Amino acid sequence: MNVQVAVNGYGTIGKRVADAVTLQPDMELVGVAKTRPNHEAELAESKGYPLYAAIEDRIDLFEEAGIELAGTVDELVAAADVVVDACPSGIGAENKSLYEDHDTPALYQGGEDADLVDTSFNARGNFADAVGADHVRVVSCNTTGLSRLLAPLEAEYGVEKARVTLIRRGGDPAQSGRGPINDILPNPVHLPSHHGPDVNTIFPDLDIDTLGLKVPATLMHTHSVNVTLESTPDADAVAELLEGESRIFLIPEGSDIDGAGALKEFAMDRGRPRGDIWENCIWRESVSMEGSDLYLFQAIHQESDVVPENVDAIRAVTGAADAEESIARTNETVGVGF
Ligand SMILES: NC(=O)C1=CN([C@@H]2O[C@H](COP(=O)(O)OP(=O)(O)OC[C@H]3O[C@@H](n4cnc5c(N)ncnc54)[C@H](O)[C@@H]3O)[C@@H](O)[C@H]2O)C=CC1
Ligand SMILES: O=C(OP(=O)(O)O)[C@H](O)COP(=O)(O)O
Repeated sequence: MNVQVAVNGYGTIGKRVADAVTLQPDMELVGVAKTRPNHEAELAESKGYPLYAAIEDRIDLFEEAGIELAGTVDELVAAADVVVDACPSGIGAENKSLYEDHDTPALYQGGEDADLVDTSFNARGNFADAVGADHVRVVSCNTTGLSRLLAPLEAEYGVEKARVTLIRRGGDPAQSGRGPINDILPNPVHLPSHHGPDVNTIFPDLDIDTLGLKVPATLMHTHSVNVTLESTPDADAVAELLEGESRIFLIPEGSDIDGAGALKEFAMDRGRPRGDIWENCIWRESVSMEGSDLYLFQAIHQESDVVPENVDAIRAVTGAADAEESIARTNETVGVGF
């Protein structure tokens, strides 16, 4: 029988993961849980996703809005083999006991603390660590992007030290209340930002320092990367290695893609749902070697790069496939790769 998947928290990440689950030949979406009957609840209903009330006291609100409910989140979890918790940061931790009560394995997102779970997860980095685990955290968009990049570099050349400055979007496009709106904020102002330690939840021995900023942009994050390698390949060899990674897109020279705006346009022109870009986007022209130092710029679509990772994490916890099989199946069904 196909794996029965529930999604608790149907927002930016949850709605994308739900759609990706419906594309999997070995999974079924049991339903999604929402706290209130907003436009996203209507979307779930129009897609035919059974909708469950995340908060029992609010059932009446759905009835008043004319949105039919299939039950409560408790019933949703009871019917699922795996829950993907895509609630706002911190709520996943509050939900943990619900999943434990039902003995249902759960995936959490990057906003939760690493110590909430048995293991953090990145498909390219440490798929095997999550096999059979009960509580797994799919690392944040930024850490996902860094892990995908560092995994092949470490395997092929060895990483002596990575130094990354993360220029982070202030909020997602629909988050009108976030900022900054006219500033460039060191955020966090202290070193390291949480991203380096987060990468170490995937690669415990990797030496990495990270600095973060927030800027008035909503489309994507941008990473300025310097990795001191343990060998001295030339830039073409590194580019070729990265080109061979299924979740890395090397932006070709001469494509006129100069930033996140053009990348989003590119994705929309190619019919990507919601203009999503599941891949790390690395400017080929930026891939440079100075001795053993690699430099490059990559852009990360925060709303979507973790989506294929969640699908793979479902297969890891259920033992349904190994990393290679799962990544290939997810890529093919979702459409990863330009
Ligand atoms: N948006 C992003 O760029 C990324 C977010 N993440 C992480 O994913 C998680 C979710 O973030 P987003 O999808 O952006 O948040 P979001 O706010 O867009 O969506 C969260 C959804 O959960 C719902 N919700 C709130 N309380 C709930 C409850 N008790 N039960 C069920 N649903 C509840 C909200 O109404 C909303 O629909 C966070 O941990 C975040 O750090 C990870 C990567 C990127
Ligand atoms: O986890 C993210 O970024 P982060 O890795 O910089 O914390 C996502 O972009 C969500 O960030 P947010 O918690 O600032 O919305």
